[in-house]
Amino acid sequence: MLSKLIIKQAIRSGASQRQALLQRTLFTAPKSMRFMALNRCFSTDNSRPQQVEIETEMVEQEPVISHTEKKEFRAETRKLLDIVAKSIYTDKEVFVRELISNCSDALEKQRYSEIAGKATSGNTGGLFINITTNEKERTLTIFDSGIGMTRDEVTDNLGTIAKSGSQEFMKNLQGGAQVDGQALDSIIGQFGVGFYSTFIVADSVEVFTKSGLEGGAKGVRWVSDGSGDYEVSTVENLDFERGTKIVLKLKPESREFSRESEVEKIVKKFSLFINYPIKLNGQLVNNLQAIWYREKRDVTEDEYERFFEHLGNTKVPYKFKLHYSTDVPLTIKAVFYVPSTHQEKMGMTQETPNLHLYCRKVLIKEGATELLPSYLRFIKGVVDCEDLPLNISRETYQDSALISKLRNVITRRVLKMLEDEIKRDSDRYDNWFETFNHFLKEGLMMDSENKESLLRLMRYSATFKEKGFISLDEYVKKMKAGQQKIYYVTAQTREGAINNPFMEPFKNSEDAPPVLILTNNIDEVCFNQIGEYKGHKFVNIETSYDEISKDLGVQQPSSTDSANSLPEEDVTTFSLWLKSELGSSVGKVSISKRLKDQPAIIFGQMSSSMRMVMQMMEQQQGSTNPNSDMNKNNTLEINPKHPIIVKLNELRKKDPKRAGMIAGQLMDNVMLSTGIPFNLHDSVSRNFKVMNDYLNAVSVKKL
Ligand SMILES: Nc1ncnc2c1ncn2[C@@H]1O[C@H](COP(=O)(O)OP(=O)(O)OP(=O)(O)O)[C@@H](O)[C@H]1O
Repeated sequence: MLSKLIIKQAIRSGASQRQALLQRTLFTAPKSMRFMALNRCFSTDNSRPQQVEIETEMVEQEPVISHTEKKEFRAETRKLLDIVAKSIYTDKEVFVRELISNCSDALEKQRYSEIAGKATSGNTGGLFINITTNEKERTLTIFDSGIGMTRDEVTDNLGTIAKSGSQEFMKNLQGGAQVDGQALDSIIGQFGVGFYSTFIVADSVEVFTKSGLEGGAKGVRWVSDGSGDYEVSTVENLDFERGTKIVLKLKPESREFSRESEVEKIVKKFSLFINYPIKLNGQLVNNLQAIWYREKRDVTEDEYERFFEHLGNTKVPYKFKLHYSTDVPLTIKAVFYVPSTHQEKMGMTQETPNLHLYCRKVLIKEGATELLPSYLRFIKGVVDCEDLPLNISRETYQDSALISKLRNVITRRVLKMLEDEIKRDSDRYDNWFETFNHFLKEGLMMDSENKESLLRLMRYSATFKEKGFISLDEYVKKMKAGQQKIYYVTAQTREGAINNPFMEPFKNSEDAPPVLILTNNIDEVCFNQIGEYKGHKFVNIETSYDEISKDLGVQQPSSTDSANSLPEEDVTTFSLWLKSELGSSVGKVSISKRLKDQPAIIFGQMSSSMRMVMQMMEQQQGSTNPNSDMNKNNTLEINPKHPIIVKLNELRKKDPKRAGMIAGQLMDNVMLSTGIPFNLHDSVSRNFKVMNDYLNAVSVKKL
């Protein structure tokens, strides 16, 4: 079974059939091949016979096979050990993880055997792991009071590369009764190679062990320098009653592993959540529990908080959490936290992913970016996947399709958690949204698969709610009978939005459609990309009258007094004159059907906020005249009943030069009130001229 798995995994990871077979042979060699195998298979001679073209008549013949012999592969043990010890793992430090995992398995087997009545607890002082470092001697010793090994087991398990006693233990259990329902879940070892990682750092490895199952069995000593053979002997007077003690004489270049601080760091990194107490030179190292392995109801709030503190390295409490477990498509046990603040808020560096991948409580990958899309990088927590298709080094996994399934499941679940929080306490959610909205908006732009749930998480200001946010569903509920579109206005502040000249028709009537107020440019970018919500198109109110007229209903002009209106016969001439005065900044002048108090509005293909975004981008790219193309197709919509327009038309006839100056100033003011970027320098000097002119006119009159 294992061999088939290895072949499949090897082929999936890009190995050729031959290489795959080679790997299979490496890891499933029969017992008799202990410490030897595969010498020939490692031959680097890939040369093939040269092809010679010979003209010959092909006659089909049955091949004649004779002298068949069945042989076992041979391997050079030293090379094999070298490969196992040095090529599988990328980091030296993983040997600590491997040894602790073995201790944990041995303790777990002992626990199981005690519950099953196959062993007694004895006088060992409980189930624990003790690590001692000795810098002077350059040694690292690791002891566990677990099940230990008999002499035969030592030869079987430590004398056979790729033989996992732990897997065998699991297999035997599967047929038998399950005790406590947990023993099967907690065994870590599966490949039968981890132990040999000790030879990456050690010149010699000495194992003392005594089985807990064979009452009174003698102790066993196993020793090897990893060069191809080992010694086994019987020992008496061991200083422990049951368990296994492994002493590593470290290589000079690996002396750092005899330093307490270094070992502590590694234990905390990989093995902090191992079930059993780990003491390092007498001090307890792992005082946190793998709460994700426990039932929700058994975990106290204090434990959740402590775990979050550990993950986030912060005292700022988290906002929401989700304790989650499922068996489909993979067995996942997870705890997710949503923090209440983030670093990006202060314009500091990007949040670093803080979601860690574990397999049976052993760390596989810190900050595993593949588990969630990057817009959810603020999520902290742990995902433990028992049946993760790990590769042999436990540093990564094999099946990318499965990982992407896992990512989809987790993403959906995290988004659902946020939705649940809205149902639980919408004000609390809104408060959180204010700080974290840009992450979700980033998601809206990137994650089309989860667009619907992201849209449900969005919050906006709206004209019908003075304070606080509304959801898009709330907007839809407030829509007027027959209203087709969702209207929005963009501005820096709510006040700015309400005073936007385009708001005029939306403010003058009770029956006018509600308007969403967007104070963040990214919102409009999102709306442009999404296009609609529940069949209602998003429309910026800075648009032509035709686009909004249906939903606005019949608008009553403020005055019907034609004496105060632009004369019918002047409309065309005035419009043409205005257009020529304003030059390239206006493409068309039209007469407004919607304005009452404002003299004019301006709109184009791009809204004011999009122009701002474009201007910023162009400036960043070094453009010296960023607005050059954006104004070409602007429409200036003038209010024919506004006194400024009426009087400007009169002035045009008497004093076209002065009228031209006022027209320029009118245009600047219209751009300013809508928030459209314009040439401030030209505008200010024109403004001074107008002021000067006005002051002259006033003083002449007075005189
Ligand atoms: N401290 C220990 N106590 C008891 N048995 C042990 C101990 N360490 C190792 N063994 C035995 O030796 C076997 C081989 O260990 P090794 O670390 O090479 O592989 P593994 O743990 O089975 O698998 P993996 O390579 O996935 O870690 C184990 O399966 C176990 O039976």
